[in-house]
Amino acid sequence: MIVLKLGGSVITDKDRPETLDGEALERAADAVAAALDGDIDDLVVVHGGGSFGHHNASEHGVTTTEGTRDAGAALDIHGAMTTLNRFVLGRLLERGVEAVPVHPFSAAHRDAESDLELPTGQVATLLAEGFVPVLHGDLVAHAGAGATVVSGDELVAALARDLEAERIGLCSTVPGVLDDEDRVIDRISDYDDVEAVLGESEATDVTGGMAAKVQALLALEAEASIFGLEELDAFLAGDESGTTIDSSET
Ligand SMILES: Nc1ncnc2c1ncn2[C@@H]1O[C@H](COP(=O)(O)OP(=O)(O)OP(=O)(O)O)[C@@H](O)[C@H]1O
Ligand SMILES: C=C(C)CCOP(=O)(O)O
Repeated sequence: MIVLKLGGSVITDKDRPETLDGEALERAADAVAAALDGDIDDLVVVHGGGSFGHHNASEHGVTTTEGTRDAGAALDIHGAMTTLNRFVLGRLLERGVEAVPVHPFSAAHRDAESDLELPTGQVATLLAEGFVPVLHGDLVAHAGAGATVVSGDELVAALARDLEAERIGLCSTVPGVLDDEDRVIDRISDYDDVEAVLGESEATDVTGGMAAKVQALLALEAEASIFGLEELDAFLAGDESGTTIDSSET
């Protein structure tokens, strides 16, 4: 089973509110459809927000830790994400992919310790029945805080852990994690080794950019890869792509 995140920064124009990067989304959908026509059977897709969730969340002052109890704000943020989800589903369906939505706001929550609880029974059943579940960064109920943002990266980690994913890929707008001379770092096994070069996203982003991504992936037992759109086909074909995050080496 593969868990693939399509970064919001890839499939949208992150600098212009609620604007798709249509070409990039089509290219990603082509790669997913081709992989499913080939050797891959079980694929869970997660997508991020890019210009569809981060702007709304930022306007309402909502992050992964700062919540809201305003239903209007919640619907604004969740609505932006479901709008993007419809676009992603549409592009996949056009290519014959049996893609269906799973909206985390209706399924997941954070407990009083802020730990994410994501039920995965419906995802596992959808996979077994031949569907491609498509989740997305969203809002989730958060005990003691109202509703907070859950990033696609957190969802990837939770899904990979629960469903024992064999491969985990994060397709982002960069070709991998870059060092201080903008070269792709091949392998990361210790956060301290790379902390100095990890930053926030350059665009409006309420979920922590590359630093949060690397942290979420290092917490997993399985290896994960961060790579650019050019390498999506190669990743889906089983090649090592971009930066490999592997905590088992420590
Ligand atoms: N060392 C680094 N290497 C690569 N990118 C970095 C680094 N430090 C910070 N970044 C930033 O992280 C961004 C990628 O994180 P971002 O959260 O925007 O990606 P995404 O997951 O594709 O998008 P989204 O969060 O909208 O789903 C890059 O575009 C870059 O601006
Ligand atoms: C901003 C919202 C609602 C979701 C963010 O998900 P991400 O782009 O994966 O960090």
